[in-house]
Amino acid sequence: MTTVEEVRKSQRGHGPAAILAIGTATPSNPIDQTTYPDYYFRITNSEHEIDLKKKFRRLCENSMIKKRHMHLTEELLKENPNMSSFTLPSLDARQDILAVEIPKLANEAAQKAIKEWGQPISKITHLIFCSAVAVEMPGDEYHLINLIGLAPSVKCFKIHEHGCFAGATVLRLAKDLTENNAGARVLVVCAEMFSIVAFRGPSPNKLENLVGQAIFSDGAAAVIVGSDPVVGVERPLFEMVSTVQTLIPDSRYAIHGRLQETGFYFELRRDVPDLISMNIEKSLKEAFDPLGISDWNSIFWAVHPGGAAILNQVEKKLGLDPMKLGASRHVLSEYGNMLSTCVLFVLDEMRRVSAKDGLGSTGEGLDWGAVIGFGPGPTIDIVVLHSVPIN
Ligand SMILES: CC(=O)CC(=O)SCCNC(=O)CCNC(=O)[C@H](O)C(C)(C)COP(=O)(O)OP(=O)(O)OC[C@H]1O[C@@H](n2cnc3c(N)ncnc32)[C@H](O)[C@@H]1OP(=O)(O)O
Repeated sequence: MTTVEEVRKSQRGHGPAAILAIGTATPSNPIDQTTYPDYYFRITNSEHEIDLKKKFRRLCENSMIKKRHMHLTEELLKENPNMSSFTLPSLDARQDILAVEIPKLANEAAQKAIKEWGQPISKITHLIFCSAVAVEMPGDEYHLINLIGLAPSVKCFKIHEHGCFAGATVLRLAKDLTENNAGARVLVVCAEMFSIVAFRGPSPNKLENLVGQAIFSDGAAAVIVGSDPVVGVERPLFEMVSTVQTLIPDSRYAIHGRLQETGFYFELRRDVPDLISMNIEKSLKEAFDPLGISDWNSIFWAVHPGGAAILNQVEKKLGLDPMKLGASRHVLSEYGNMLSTCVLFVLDEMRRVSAKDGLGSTGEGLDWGAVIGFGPGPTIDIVVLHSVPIN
């Protein structure tokens, strides 16, 4: 007679979960950060706010962002003028756009990941869809199942309103799913459209809004995750080894967002970079003590590029060599802060540069590394990675 333990054993995967492919997508409308202050104050009819514009220009200059992508265009704003205001209701218009555009962008990223993976769609057993801007039920995940042609039996999870740390959360969930379900192949898709959900004009009393308008942007990223890759058929990029999640106490409103009639509103306290950098080492020790690793320059880093000040302070606090956060800085510079999708863009950048520069592994030639997400809570979410040799 078969025992429950025998059934459980046969249900589980053997090896560690691995990222098998990565795809990314951005809207086609690029924003040049040097000309954005003029553009932003003109399209929001705020040219008279001279001091505010000066401050915004400084924020943009110090952001270390060269370019961002937004679905929002001047034409779209003319059709929906309330989106330019700080106070007028605009939620219905925003949701109408998101309901159509988020699945499209998510599908573009998913198709690229599936193409790289190279396996039949019928092998995808689970879908994790993640967005801070999802608006319907069933919604984006339902559209994605149809757009991609996934089986109706695909097991679906929706991660909503986690903010930026969700880029690590979705990897953690995919790891647990694949390691506990033999043969599982999880399609993870993150899609964010800050420009549609949270664009608004400036307000003299709300400087944190200006910070958000200077750094946030739109993008989508997808990965395929599975354990026990089929040798010679599937090519792992990174193995996922362990995970740690920590809530920083007593700072609930440091990073805070709420959906309002006027769109999504972010509060970002000035001490966010301090909070993250002061608390990150405790989480890193929890993650890396079991591996006997304490030299932070001996690992590779895929840190959420939440803002220039955050990367600078993390680098300083941990004594990191200047190039250690190179992949995160590249994503910040070329794309801005695309919330949950960012760390997946960083992994994509890292494996590409590692291959291009002839380094020995997908993790800049090093063995061990980490994806580090952070966001509301404030929460620090870490996935410990092991790189894969590049042939
Ligand atoms: C959404 C999620 O879930 C997760 C996330 O990613 S949350 C986003 C996390 N990111 C942040 O919090 C941004 C962190 N900050 C930064 O990276 C940098 O401060 C920045 C790029 C925004 C600006 O660079 P900087 O060198 O600080 O510019 P600086 O010239 O000092 O600041 C310009 C002005 O903005 C103000 N300012 C900066 N951050 C502010 C904030 N959060 N709120 C209000 N004002 C702020 C400064 O005090 C300064 O004002 P004064 O002229 O009156 O002094």
